[in-house]
Amino acid sequence: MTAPAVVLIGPPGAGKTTVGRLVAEQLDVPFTDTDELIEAEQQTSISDIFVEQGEAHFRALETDAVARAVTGGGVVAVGGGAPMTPATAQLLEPLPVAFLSVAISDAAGRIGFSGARPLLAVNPRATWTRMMGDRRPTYERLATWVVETGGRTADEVAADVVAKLSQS
Ligand SMILES: Nc1ncnc2c1ncn2[C@@H]1O[C@H](COP(=O)(O)OP(=O)(O)O)[C@@H](O)[C@H]1O
Ligand SMILES: O=C(O)C1=C[C@@H](OP(=O)(O)O)[C@@H](O)[C@H](O)C1
Ligand SMILES: [Mg+2]
Repeated sequence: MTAPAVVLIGPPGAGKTTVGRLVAEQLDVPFTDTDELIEAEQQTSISDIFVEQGEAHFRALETDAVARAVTGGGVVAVGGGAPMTPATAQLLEPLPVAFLSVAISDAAGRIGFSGARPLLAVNPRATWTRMMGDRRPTYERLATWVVETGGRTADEVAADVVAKLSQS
């Protein structure tokens, strides 16, 4: 097992998938997004897994995907809800973790709350805000670094993550 360079956590729209890919490119290490891993392995979309098999099944797949992804030594982006599953949080606790922080105004502008994120399909702004309230303490507890993403491009956020890693 090789520890990951960094694991990115944070709410939907924080930029985990986008920034994670950029950080991995800069470090020249592999990138794994656990949602992409699940979709590739299950041969279906996250939305369809939620609809057809339910969130509990998705969370079990996610815990398994995170467990495998963090052994690969590269950069790992997880889904926004991953740290809320206790077994997944336990996997993340000893690892270098960057919490990408974002306000609702920026997140809404970035993701437009389309159907790709099933938990945000109904009343997205209120749901996002409630989710963030529930999740923020867990994100902060697991974070080695908190990286503010508001008003910054994904490239700027990625450069900040790389700088934080190089200083540690
Ligand atoms: N810092 C940023 N500024 C503007 N747009 C961004 C930024 N980071 C990501 N995005 C865009 O926001 C959308 C959601 O990003 P994504 O990486 O999927 O977020 P997450 O994985 O955290 O839900 C994408 O269209 C992406 O290009
Ligand atoms: O917040 C959540 O619970 C989820 C976030 C999504 O990932 P992103 O945070 O990358 O959008 C995806 O894992 C799934 O739709 C559930
Ligand atoms: Mg993502």
